[in-house]
Amino acid sequence: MPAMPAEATPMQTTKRLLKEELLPRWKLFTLNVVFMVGVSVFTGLLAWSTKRIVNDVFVSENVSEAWMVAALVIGISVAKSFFQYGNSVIQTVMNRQIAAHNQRALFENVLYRDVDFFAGLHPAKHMQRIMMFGKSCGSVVVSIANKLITDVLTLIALVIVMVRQDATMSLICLGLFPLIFFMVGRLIKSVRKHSKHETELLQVMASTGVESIEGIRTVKSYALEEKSARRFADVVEDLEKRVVGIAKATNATVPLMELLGGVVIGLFVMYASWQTITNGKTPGEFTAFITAFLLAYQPAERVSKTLVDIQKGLVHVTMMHQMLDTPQAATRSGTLQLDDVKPSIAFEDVSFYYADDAPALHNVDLSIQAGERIAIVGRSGAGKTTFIDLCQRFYDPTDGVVRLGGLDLREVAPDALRDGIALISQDVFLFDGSIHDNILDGHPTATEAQVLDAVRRAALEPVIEKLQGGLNAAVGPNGSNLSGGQKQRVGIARALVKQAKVYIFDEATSALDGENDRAVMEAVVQGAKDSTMLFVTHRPSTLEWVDRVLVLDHGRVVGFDTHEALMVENALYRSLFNLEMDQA
Ligand SMILES: Nc1ncnc2c1ncn2[C@@H]1O[C@H](COP(=O)(O)OP(=O)(O)OP(=O)(O)O)[C@@H](O)[C@H]1O
Repeated sequence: MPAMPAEATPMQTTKRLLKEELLPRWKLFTLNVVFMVGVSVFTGLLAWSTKRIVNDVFVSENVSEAWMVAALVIGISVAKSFFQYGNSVIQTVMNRQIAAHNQRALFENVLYRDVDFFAGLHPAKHMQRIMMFGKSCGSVVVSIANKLITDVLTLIALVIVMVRQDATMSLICLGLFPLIFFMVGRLIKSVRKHSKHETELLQVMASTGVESIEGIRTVKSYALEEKSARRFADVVEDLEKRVVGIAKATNATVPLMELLGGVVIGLFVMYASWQTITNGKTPGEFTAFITAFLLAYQPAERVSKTLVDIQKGLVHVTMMHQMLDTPQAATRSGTLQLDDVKPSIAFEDVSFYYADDAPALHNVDLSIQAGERIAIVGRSGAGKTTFIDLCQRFYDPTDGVVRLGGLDLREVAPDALRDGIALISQDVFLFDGSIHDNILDGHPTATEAQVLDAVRRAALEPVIEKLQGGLNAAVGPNGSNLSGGQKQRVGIARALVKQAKVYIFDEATSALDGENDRAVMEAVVQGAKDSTMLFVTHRPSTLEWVDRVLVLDHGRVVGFDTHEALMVENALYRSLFNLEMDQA
């Protein structure tokens, strides 16, 4: 698997995020700036207007002026609401756009990964990451480019009002800011630590839950409900601790700001009474100051909370960038097409290691002619799946070369390879849709006649006749409306309509009864005469349809001949075969 790039610092992640997400949306951002400036200017004006209310209306006891001042205050409030509304809408639009864009990018990134990327990680974990990382991306950008700027601009406007009313008191208030930033800095560190764990736990929670639901039949038949519930409860409990840890840190900003507010108001009352008595300041000036301070209080509180939230989101964004930067699958290289190639397969001294210890395939050297039907047999763990995975270039060999039609698979264009090879595995996966849609997935431009031919050859006709809706009957999520054998036949039809050069059947008829198995095998083998076919099988009945049998043992080829020859000369083959005969 390609190595993950090193983790970026929060500052590097922020810079990259703004460059990649904000810059391309500069028009939306510019409009956003207009609304942000509007919000802050009118909030400042609202604070300033209280000076006029007190001095021009109450102190002067001027009733006619009251109308003017009231109209002014209403006007300012309406304008402020308008800009606030626009600002909120843009926040949501930007947030969703960025989240959706990154969720799409991440999903695509995951789809194109090599198969080994998926080993050991539950699908629910992948989905959890995709949704969470994309969402965090949107909220971090909005927090920085909208929430933070709006609140800082509003604070500046209100500080201007404060300074204009009383510069000394304003300086005292501002002097308390370094203290807040120091304390917020400490909280940020704690949030970062908890966030990492929270992300991992959310993934574990999703996979633990989905695993039990997916395996509900096993859970019930082995009475594993209690064990499953306990495993889930453990993760939930652990998660709760982390969430509480984050909440403690995030919400610690609230009492911090409350304390600050209380201190300032207390100081201010003493200072204001002294100033009014000794220096003759007007009550209006003090009202404007205290209103500006109280109005500044909310955005200041939000700024500190937003700073902490940004850190939490940045943990996800950093992980997302790492994921996006991990080099794509090595198996995505190659440019050669397969159009005029005859599908012979050659393994030239191929070895393959999953890990450093024992090889899963050991010096495999053989060739299969175009159009040959080959069975691949061997004990469990012999290397059969690895062999067919290498044929499809799910992995590159550790040593040696795999060739299709004489071409090194590493030089063949990935799309040509996918078009040229059809895999029909034991666990057929069907998408939620009709049988017809699922068959068309094999060859989206197939004609109706080609679809019907595939249906006939896969012995699907009797199934379709019984289903309401026929070919258009819904298969349900992953074919849940069909039986195992019916699913396998839809899978076979989907592969047959593809008209591939190479067909790989991996226990593909295991769920079919003897009669249907025979019908399908006959139609499959006798159609597509030019295609090469590989059958991974434990079923002796498959052997009658093939030209040669490849016998693998501990990753080595221990026999590659006709069934008759192997029966005579190969003890392992005989034992496998006889064993199967006994079981059949
Ligand atoms: N993803 C993997 N990571 C590490 N080792 C693996 C992996 N897949 C298979 N192996 C190992 O490689 C060897 C060959 O496995 P492979 O799946 O090819 O055998 P198989 O013949 O298909 O077995 P079965 O008939 O049981 O499906 C085994 O020892 C197996 O444990």
